[in-house]
Amino acid sequence: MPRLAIAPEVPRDLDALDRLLRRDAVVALRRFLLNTTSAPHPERVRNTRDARVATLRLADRHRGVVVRQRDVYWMLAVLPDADAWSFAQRHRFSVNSAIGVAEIWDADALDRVEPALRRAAGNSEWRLFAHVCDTDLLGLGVDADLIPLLRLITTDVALDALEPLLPESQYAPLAVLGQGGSIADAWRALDTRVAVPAPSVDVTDLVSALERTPDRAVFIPDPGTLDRVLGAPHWCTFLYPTQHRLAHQDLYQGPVLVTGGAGTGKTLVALHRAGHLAHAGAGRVLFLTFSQKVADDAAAKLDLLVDDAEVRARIEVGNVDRLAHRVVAEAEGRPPLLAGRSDLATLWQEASEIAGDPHGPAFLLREWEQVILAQNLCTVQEYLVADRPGRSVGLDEEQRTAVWKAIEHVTERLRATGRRTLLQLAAQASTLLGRTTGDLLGDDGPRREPYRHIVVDEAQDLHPAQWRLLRAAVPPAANDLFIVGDPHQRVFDTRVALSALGIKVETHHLTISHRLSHEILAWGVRLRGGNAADGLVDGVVDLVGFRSIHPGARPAVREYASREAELTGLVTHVRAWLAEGVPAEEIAVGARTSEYVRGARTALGQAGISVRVSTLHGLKGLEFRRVALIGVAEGVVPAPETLTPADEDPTARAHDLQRERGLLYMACMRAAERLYLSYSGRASPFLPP
Ligand SMILES: Nc1ncnc2c1ncn2[C@@H]1O[C@H](COP(=O)(O)OP(=O)(O)OP(=O)(O)O)[C@@H](O)[C@H]1O
Repeated sequence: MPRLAIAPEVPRDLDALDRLLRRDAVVALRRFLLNTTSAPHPERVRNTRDARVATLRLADRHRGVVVRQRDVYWMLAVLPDADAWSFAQRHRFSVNSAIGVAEIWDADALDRVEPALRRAAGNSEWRLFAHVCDTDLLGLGVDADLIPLLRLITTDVALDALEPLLPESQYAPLAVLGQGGSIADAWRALDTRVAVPAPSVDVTDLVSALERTPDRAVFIPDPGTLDRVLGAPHWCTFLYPTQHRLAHQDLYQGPVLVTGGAGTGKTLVALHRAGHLAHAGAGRVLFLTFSQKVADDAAAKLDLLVDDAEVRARIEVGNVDRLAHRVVAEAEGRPPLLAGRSDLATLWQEASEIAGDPHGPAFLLREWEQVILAQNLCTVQEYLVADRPGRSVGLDEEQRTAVWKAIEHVTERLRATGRRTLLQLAAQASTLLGRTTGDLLGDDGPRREPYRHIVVDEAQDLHPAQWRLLRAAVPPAANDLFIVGDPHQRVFDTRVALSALGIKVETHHLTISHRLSHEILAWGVRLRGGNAADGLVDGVVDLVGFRSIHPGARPAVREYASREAELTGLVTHVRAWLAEGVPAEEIAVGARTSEYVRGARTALGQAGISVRVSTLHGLKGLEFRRVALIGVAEGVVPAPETLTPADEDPTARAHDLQRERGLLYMACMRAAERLYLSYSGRASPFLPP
């Protein structure tokens, strides 16, 4: 029985065919898998560079190009006859001797480039790789046939020009060496191409290499899998090597944290991890994300990713507030009541009157959330001796006692009315679980931790009380917590290192954005200021190495004379996008204030345009082809009412500004293809010049 593996181009090639041709090609592939008498058979192609290459006739004047080893056929493309033959003749295939992945070479193009490199080198004595000997190059898996060509290269520009012609596992270490990096640096770059580590490499064994190259080959055991792979989006089947390795590693000894910039695939890795754990079947998996909207999105993606209903049923998707709510409701036998926004505002106002100057409502709320709830301080004695990280205004004993009393007023009033805030609920839920939990994995009877694995997306915004809840909801054991997040996109005031909460993580980092174009990414990094960000990790995460691999249009920033003109400009832009054929659900409009949001909704509604319009916060965790942000003006972004006065607490103000900047950055980073920003009056001080 032949075995089929397909490259990511095959579903795309099939989708590009007309309907009947595609249908015939898929039928032929099914026959091939089932080895029926009418199945297409491999036909040799004359003058190939690789004797293993053949074609399969799949439909009228269309063929699949395959590389055959033993019973395995690796299909690379489905093309019209002439193109398929030419593809078969141009390419050769190898196994990387260092990391054992399969490589595809456009050998024809490399042959053609050689004279140009020779000419460019001219009489120059200088060679880019003069400092690296052949043995080191071979040790890094560089193909022996490539080395003579490399010896002609004089500049990194010439090396860059070769990039599209080289397998990534070849180019990655060479790019590092070309920039003067060490052999160790080159190894690190090569390591990003490893999805499945190879204990030893047999360069003649292409089949094993394909099993280690999941971004280039997926094995199709039966027609059912064929239909699923052909119908699913690319990310369901073909993770990039680092993404694959992180998601599919069988055993992590304890919690894992994956950080990475916007669009590096953290959510996809987290989804695949949840699927992997559910397949392993050791117990229930909770996939947690930020809001219900994002959770619904994640649930829909999991439905696509995990086709076995029994396995899918092991994964619950939700957000941390819902979890807290449920735990408390179960314990108390009825749903807890939540404190309303305006009640809270009144209570904090009353509290500030009790505390007296200079401790206004915002100061007290911060003190409660960031010091008292963050450290789970339950008595004034604990508070009197507690550290107050991130709070630059010192409080002596007398002031702390007054602040405690004022805050107690709020908590007492809430208690008296039977109401709680979401953070209180999280704190209470973790206490409830903590009381009843033990070792789920032990033999001594069932325990109360509701889950065996928790996967957390958008982790940068979780509060310590919520982390404590998560820690209590899963037993400390291998594969317990898998956490992904980006501290640069934090939009709330939670800057806690996981280690400070007793969650010791093994950390990994993703650097390549698959969503953003070069232009949007580079502009966004300038907006963010390129500074390192704290939170989640010990120390800081920086943006070094954060890069995109596809070009696009520069973000457009437009100034208008008035708000009305700005809204007219918005309508014109969105209408033009729709006219270009961008589906309405791929367009989002965002603004910092609900007033701007209402204005945009009305203006677009009157123009008969229905696209998503939300606050900047509402865009968190989502992705769109086109994003328009309006009201990016001074006095609006940053929102003045959210900033602590500098004379009250300069550190808190700096944090507020950073949070507001992070919010605008996060919103900009939702745009895969086009980003448009507008303002009237003066531009937001965050916009790069
Ligand atoms: N393996 C992949 N195959 C196809 N597309 C991918 C892959 N990895 C990432 N992408 C693209 O990049 C986008 C971003 O992925 P994802 O949402 O997982 O990133 P993220 O790191 O969670 O982003 P953010 O932090 O900005 O929310 C995906 O929607 C997809 O378009």
